[in-house]
Amino acid sequence: MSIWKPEDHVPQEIKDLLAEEQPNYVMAFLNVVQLLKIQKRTGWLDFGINECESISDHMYRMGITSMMIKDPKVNKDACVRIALVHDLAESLVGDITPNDPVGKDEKHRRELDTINYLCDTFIAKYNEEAARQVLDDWLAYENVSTLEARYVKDIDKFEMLVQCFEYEKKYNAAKNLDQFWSAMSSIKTDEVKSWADDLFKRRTAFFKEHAK
Ligand SMILES: Nc1nc2c(ncn2[C@H]2C[C@H](O)[C@@H](COP(=O)(O)O)O2)c(=O)[nH]1
Ligand SMILES: [Mn+2]
Repeated sequence: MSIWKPEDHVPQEIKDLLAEEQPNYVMAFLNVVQLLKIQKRTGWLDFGINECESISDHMYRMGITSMMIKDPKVNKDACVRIALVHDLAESLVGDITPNDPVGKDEKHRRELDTINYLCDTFIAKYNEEAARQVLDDWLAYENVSTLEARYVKDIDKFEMLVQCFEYEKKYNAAKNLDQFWSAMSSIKTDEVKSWADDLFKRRTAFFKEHAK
């Protein structure tokens, strides 16, 4: 079986743009980013929530959430940047859930190859500094190597749980999305934990109400 490669998953239309005499790398890269706008989040599709958010919807709200952080030790602008690039590789890799047979190591390999490919083939061709910044921010998230990355990791889970509760309310408690709530234990920072604890209390009250 051939090894998964990012270049094999670039739409032909975008490949054609790159093959032009004077490619418009900004436009070609935005055509790649569009794939995040049109790909829905797999976790919700797995539960029959077909009119669900896209990958970029998720990253956008994480960026907004990052702006809310109160902790004065945190560089919020860096958090916003990390939020906006952390799932960028999913444009070509797709949105792989923790239950997917692909597995953690292969998912990481595909995403690392893809972020390097996107930075080298698109971003750096127009702005090398921007490519360096995107890669640095993506690697910080992947390795949780900074306080800002720690916060964005937490916000990734918190934003998903806010969305989960929104769907549970939308479907009037008819969808059992319990398995997503195991993500509560992955939230480590006190500030995001306080947001998540309140959210969970509200969710618990909602289901108690609906059990009557
Ligand atoms: N079925 C489940 N899917 C889950 C769970 N936790 C996360 N997910 C989904 C959410 C996304 O679609 C995808 C990965 O999200 P990232 O933001 O981490 O790329 O996996 C779960 O418990 N069950
Ligand atoms: Mn994410």
